[in-house]
Amino acid sequence: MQSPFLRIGTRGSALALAQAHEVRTLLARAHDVPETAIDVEIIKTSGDMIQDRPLSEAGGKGLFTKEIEEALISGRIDLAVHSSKDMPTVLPDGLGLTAFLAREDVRDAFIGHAVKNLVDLPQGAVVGSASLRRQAQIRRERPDLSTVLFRGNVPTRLDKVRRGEVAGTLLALAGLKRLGLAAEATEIIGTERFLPAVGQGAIAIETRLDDTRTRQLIAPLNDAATEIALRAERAFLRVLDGSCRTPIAGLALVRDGRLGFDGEILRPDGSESFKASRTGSIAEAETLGRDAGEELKARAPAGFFESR
Ligand SMILES: NCc1[nH]cc(CCC(=O)O)c1CC(=O)O
Repeated sequence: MQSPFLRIGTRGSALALAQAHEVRTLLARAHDVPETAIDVEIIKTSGDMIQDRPLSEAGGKGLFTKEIEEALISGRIDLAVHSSKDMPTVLPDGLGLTAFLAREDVRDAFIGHAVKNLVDLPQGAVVGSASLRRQAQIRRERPDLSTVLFRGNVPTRLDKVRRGEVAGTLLALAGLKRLGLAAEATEIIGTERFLPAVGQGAIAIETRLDDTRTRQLIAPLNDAATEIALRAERAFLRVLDGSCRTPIAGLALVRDGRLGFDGEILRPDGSESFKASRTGSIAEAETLGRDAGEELKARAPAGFFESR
């Protein structure tokens, strides 16, 4: 056996580590090697260091992946484990998302300080969120609420709610589950109310495209339905990506061999939103997502993608 058998690169947050360790466990099991034969290397990214402003202003999604992708390209690691949600739609030359683990729950959860449900918050209450999408969806439902920028990792955000620094926050249920913190959720919000971010709940494995050995070792971890859904969602996002200040949501579901996709764009203050839906065969996944994106681009009023 090659030593180490594989080298995984990951960010160092509790959530990122939980995901990397899950991948390590699955790989060890699939290939009957001890977990200790698979290295987990923590790589600090620019996104981890910028805490004082929204990432959309600091340069967007790539901030969580740049240094990890450099380690992949240089050959220091064999695979990178990411939250699909944090992945840019265009990857550096020579890299690709080789596998997606079976998706966790895609829904958002509300974590309230004094009330359990978003609708029960008092008039004018302050909700913390770092996500433009969630801020817009919150304000669509409750225009009276205000939202504040909320960065930091999941446990830090939960602490802020516990101390009452904000009346509540929204987090991905998937992340809470992976951290063993699902019991912190006081309300689970249906996707018809809060359509999730593209990729939410799905762990992606990135490799060098020419690294046949690693790609073959990773292959058994891939979940076909998740991969197809992600293909549609990422094609949708790619069409709209130029506008990184626009709140965007998208979710594809595979059922009985067919794919259903919903995509949504919102004004940051939630005052206006547009939704597009498609259903079709799984072979058309990318086309369905791209089509929905083109439809929204065409339907959005002039200036929509520049509104703040
Ligand atoms: N942007 C941070 C991030 N990236 C992935 C998740 C959650 C896990 C997932 O969606 O897979 C989170 C935290 C959150 O949104 O609550």
